[in-house]
Amino acid sequence: MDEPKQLHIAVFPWLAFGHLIPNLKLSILIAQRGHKISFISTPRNIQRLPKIPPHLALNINLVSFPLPHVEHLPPDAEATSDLPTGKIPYLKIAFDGLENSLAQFLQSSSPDWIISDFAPYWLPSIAANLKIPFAHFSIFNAWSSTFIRPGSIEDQRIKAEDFTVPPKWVPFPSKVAYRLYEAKKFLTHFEGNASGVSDVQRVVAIFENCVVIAVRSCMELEGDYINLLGELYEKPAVPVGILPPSADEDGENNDNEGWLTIKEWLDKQNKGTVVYVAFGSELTLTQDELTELAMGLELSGLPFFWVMRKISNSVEGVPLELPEEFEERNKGRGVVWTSWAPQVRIIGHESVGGFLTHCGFSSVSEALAFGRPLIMLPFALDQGLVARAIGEKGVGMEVPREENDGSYTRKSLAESLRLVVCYRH
Ligand SMILES: O=c1ccn([C@@H]2O[C@H](COP(=O)(O)OP(=O)(O)O[C@H]3O[C@H](CO)[C@@H](O)[C@H](O)[C@H]3O)[C@@H](O)[C@H]2O)c(=O)[nH]1
Repeated sequence: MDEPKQLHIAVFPWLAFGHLIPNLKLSILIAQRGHKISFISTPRNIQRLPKIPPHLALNINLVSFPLPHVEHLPPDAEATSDLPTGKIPYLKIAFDGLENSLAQFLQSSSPDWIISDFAPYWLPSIAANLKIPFAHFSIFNAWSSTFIRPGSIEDQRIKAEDFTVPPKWVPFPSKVAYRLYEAKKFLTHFEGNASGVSDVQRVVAIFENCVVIAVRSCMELEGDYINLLGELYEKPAVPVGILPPSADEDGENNDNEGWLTIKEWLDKQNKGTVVYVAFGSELTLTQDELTELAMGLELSGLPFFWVMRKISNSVEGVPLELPEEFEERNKGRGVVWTSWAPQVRIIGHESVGGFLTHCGFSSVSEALAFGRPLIMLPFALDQGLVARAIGEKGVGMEVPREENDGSYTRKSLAESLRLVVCYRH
């Protein structure tokens, strides 16, 4: 039999580690099959990526495009994790400024395929001009992608209430839906932002114009929704697997020193007792949310490891405060970690008994890969839907929230944590 042709594939992820890491993982899997990858990002992001296995280094070419200068964007900000949430639209402006660099690269290197993320709404016309087919790698699950109906962005009649029931535009096979306070937030992604193009416009442009949708998911988890996604956009929707991480693939350069300090603390805790708390790479809390979270952890009486990103611990530049003497009171029992954490290695440690998560899909899949139960506190984007769908599967429970504004209390948080972590003992 003939050897299959070696393909050259350009992979172009959005500038967020929740996207860069799974795109690199997919690139590694494709390279393992003998194909050649050009993985395109910015200089600082490339430096912070997990290491590529040495035997694949020749097959994966890391291509750096410096971001153009954009007003309001700090010069070293190249990923959403470098910014408070309110500044992310400026990162999108800088990202859109890569259009010419990407077009030139594609023209000169003529890849056989492009794998693109949701953000470059301008890519379809470049790909069409150069006659290069492009696939969309959706790191969002199919539950949430089927919620965005093609054409819904032009529909002025769309209301938050429409998202609180399973969508009417597809035969949605479950009761998974947003709560009203989540739906109101979700609708803001239909509105414009400083980048001039809403997130939904970006997603839909990519879904509508790609040749194939590759979903980071599997049929066992959401087969009906993956099929629905294909029907909705009238093209193949292919699950490529959840792409569970291995413990040495946690991004930001595998900071070993940090890990050794963390491991020393985790090693001292009893098996299955620690609550790992982390809300992904881009979420910003309000002061009330932060206070109730801190006090809930304290009230639970459980050991905790809390990744509290300093950068997002501020709303529009106003720093948030931990409750007075919180760290002193919880010394020894809890750790507040303010830099990038080696999440996958932490979740994999046997002392972790539960993961308090915002339900970013990477965090959820990492927890599932290590069999850690989830205590779910979704905030934005797809997170409410992920929480509901995971709740249906019975591997996590949601922290109860006020129905009208979505607020939560220290008491409800502490009770949920104890219910999940202590139930296992
Ligand atoms: O200190 C940190 C912080 C994050 N991570 C990693 O960064 C990723 C974070 O991804 P995710 O859990 O999905 O959260 P977000 O960064 O919030 O991801 C965005 O993208 C997700 C799709 O993956 C959506 O589900 C979320 O709603 C959206 O906020 C995970 O791999 C984490 O392991 C670390 O390793 N260390």
